[in-house]
Amino acid sequence: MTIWVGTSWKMNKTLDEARDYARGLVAGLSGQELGDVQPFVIPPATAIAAVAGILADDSRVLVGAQNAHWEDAGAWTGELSVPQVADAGARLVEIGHSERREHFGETDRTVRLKVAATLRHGLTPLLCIGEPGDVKDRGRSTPYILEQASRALEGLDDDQRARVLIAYEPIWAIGEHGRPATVEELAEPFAALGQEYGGGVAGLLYGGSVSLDNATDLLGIDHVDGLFVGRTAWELDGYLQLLRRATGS
Ligand SMILES: O=C(CO)COP(=O)(O)O
Repeated sequence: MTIWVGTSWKMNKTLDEARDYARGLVAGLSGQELGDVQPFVIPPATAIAAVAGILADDSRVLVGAQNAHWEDAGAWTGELSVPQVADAGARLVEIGHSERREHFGETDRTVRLKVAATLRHGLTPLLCIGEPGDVKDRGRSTPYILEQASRALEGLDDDQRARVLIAYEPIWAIGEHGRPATVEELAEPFAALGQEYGGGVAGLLYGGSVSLDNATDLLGIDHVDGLFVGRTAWELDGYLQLLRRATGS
């Protein structure tokens, strides 16, 4: 079974920094046995092509985009389409991250359209779901995320679903003000996701304050097929160390 370990750089890194990271990653992985671990890197759009060009030297690392529009082309100022990010070298498209839902008007409807567009063009959607802290406080995390996932995947057939990655990223666990979810807190949501989607999608990932301290424990949770990482992997050494944790090397 594939273990996905990837990072989104969010709105970080110049082209030079992105190239340095990508070159370092190729060098750092050279000769390293990855086993079932599938690395992926999601740079800002400005760096997708450069990073994909460098990582082509290690074809084991997938490159993604942090967002893409649902239409293929047209009058959508400031947006990028799935064919455009694919043209730049992206093979994954991250969709519905909570930062996009909160700040950029991403809704269940636009998320669903983007998942469908990504599949239509043969790329892998990385669908992000996650509940705010007040929903967790009311004990409603699991129904909330199941509803989000079901709305995003509405209308897909089994073959299409099988190509989707789902990342559960509780909003209260993400970023510098977030607190990492504990293994105990994640057991129930992942049991529910596993029951609903386990085996039916490409993988179920956890994201939110993943660190070198908690990565191994998080990967040990039932139905967790991988980790989606921000800050800990923005420095290359952190990402390489996470990959080593995942491969057990
Ligand atoms: O949002 C995330 C990945 O998409 C997680 O970010 P952090 O790992 O920095 O909490």
